[in-house]
Amino acid sequence: MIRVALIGSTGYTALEVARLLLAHEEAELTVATSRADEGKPLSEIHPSLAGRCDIALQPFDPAAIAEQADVAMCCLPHGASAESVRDLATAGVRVIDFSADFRLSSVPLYEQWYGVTHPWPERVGNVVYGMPEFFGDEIAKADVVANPGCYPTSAIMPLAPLVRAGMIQTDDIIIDSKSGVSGAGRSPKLGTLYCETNESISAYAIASHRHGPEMQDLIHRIAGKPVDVLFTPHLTPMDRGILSTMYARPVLQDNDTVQSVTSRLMDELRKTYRDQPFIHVVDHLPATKHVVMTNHVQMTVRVSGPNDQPGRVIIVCAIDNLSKGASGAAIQNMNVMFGIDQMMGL
Ligand SMILES: NC(=O)C1=CN([C@@H]2O[C@H](COP(=O)(O)OP(=O)(O)OC[C@H]3O[C@@H](n4cnc5c(N)ncnc54)[C@H](OP(=O)(O)O)[C@@H]3O)[C@@H](O)[C@H]2O)C=CC1
Ligand SMILES: CC(=O)N[C@@H](CCC(=O)OP(=O)(O)O)C(=O)O
Repeated sequence: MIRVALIGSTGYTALEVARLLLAHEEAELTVATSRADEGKPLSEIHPSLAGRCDIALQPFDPAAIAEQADVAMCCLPHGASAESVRDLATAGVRVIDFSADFRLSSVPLYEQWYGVTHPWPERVGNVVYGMPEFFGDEIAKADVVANPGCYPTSAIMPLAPLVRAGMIQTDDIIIDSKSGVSGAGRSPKLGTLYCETNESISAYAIASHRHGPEMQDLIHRIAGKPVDVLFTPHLTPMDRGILSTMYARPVLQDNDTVQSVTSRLMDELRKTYRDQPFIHVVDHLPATKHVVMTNHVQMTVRVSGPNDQPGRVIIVCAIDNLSKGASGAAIQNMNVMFGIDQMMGL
């Protein structure tokens, strides 16, 4: 059995990892840490685990964790995570970091967007991005994996293959995303109170969300071309799920029609993800209801155009923020790191 430590186990992503591990045939939870709730059973913090996962919460002690676990899932906020990741990796534990602390390719880019000095700068740009669909071989060998951001997953998966194939223009990509409230985590905040979110949808962080640079950075790395994206996130009154609607201009060929562009882009996505069990290029319009509580991604393409003259490409992609956007992806990464079926437990 793969022994798993959960760091920051009182949050939402940690609960989702614990829930998924209950059904995993080759991995088990052996350690759960908390700063504030040391000594309590994990099931007291997450009552849905009662009678199924009652291990006692421990303080964060990398040397002790190294004795008890093969891999640590670090479910801490960005800024706070990097130091724990460094200490765990130094103690010999393989780490999957849920935060953004090792996702970007350079220290200046990280410090510009996260506003803190990185405690392990030599590893920034030197940690594999945990998207097995593109980086599986590196993940299999990695000591540290940077689990992808939730919004970036929904944007990178459809956009990167189309940019790589030269099928959409790179300078005018608009990403409009809606997230369930669990995306903001379990720590109480004014903006996620029931009366602030119920029966309401709101945009936030216009032209300034830290996931914009993550999307640009990763599409560049995967596609080999720089892109310019304009990203707007919205908070929606659902527990979980992300729907991203993306707009781009197609690179046209002679005599293109709406139908020919649509088919070419759908075929490219289908070819890219032919052997990827979690990624589905579908004919219908994806909805969060089609993917929540699963690690699956659904995407499709439409093309606008009066009189059959192709206008904008419109891409719709749905994921579960807590699953393929966080904990499901982490289990998939763990499976790849330990050489077992990537779908196990998912
Ligand atoms: N929610 C989502 O959909 C997604 C989240 N992520 C990322 O995953 C990570 C965890 O997210 P999520 O579970 O939602 O967050 P939560 O706020 O639900 O939980 C985070 C946990 O981290 C611990 N913690 C909080 N602050 C600190 C600190 N300063 N130092 C050490 N520990 C701290 C707390 O545990 P305690 O107080 O018990 O120590 C807390 O329970 C974050 O980096 C987030 O950005 C990524 C993708 C999607
Ligand atoms: C709805 C909501 O607030 N979502 C969070 C993003 C989710 C998240 O946890 O960010 P990472 O994927 O980078 O870890 C936000 O906008 O900051």
